[in-house]
Amino acid sequence: MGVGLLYSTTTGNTETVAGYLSAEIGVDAVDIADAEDLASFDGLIIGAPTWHTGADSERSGTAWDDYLYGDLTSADLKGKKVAIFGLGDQARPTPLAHASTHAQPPHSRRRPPPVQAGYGDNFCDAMDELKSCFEKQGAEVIGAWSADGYDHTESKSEAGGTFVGLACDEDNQPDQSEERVKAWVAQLKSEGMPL
Ligand SMILES: Cc1cc2nc3c(=O)[nH]c(=O)nc-3n(C[C@H](O)[C@H](O)[C@H](O)COP(=O)(O)O)c2cc1C
Repeated sequence: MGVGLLYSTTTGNTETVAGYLSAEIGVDAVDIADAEDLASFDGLIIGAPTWHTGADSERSGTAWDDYLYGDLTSADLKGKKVAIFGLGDQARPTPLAHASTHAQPPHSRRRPPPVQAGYGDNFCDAMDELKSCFEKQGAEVIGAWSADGYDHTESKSEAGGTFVGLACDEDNQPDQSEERVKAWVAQLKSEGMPL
């Protein structure tokens, strides 16, 4: 069956990167909600965004959440090579700009300034959840990717300066995704993904 390219998305960014991968490897990208038996593929490339900030499980906030704890648990993926890509937003939380323009009460009564959303403490956390769920089914996860060139603070998907897969950030580094995909695909070939 060749390699399966599977993803999920809420606002389209993971689909964009799946599109870069599809063009590079000549395989159609399929939404995990429409996917058939994963065990029939010779290898898998799977991608997810992170939406449930700080969550231990169901971090993606997409159809992956049901799939990981449903259909996947009965799939035999022993020895199958699986590579993971993730979409996230590495921006650090920043105090809202207007907070400092208001008159401040005496220091002892000041509240911390309101903080604008930023996900740099949980950058691409869903990749790590995909890894552990697929490994439970016997898969061999390949495609670890250096965290050089990113500006996040923390990620459950990173250890010792290396992500478990390809991290992409269409919010802050959209012009880097295509080049990252090309380099990652070359790496996957060298690590034995049957492409
Ligand atoms: C409410 C909300 C929560 C988010 N939580 C995280 C997060 O915890 N970690 C992260 O890296 N990105 C987080 N993001 C950013 C998205 O993951 C990012 O925009 C991603 O590209 C979305 O992919 P999609 O368009 O495929 O759904 C969050 C975005 C929103 C709006």
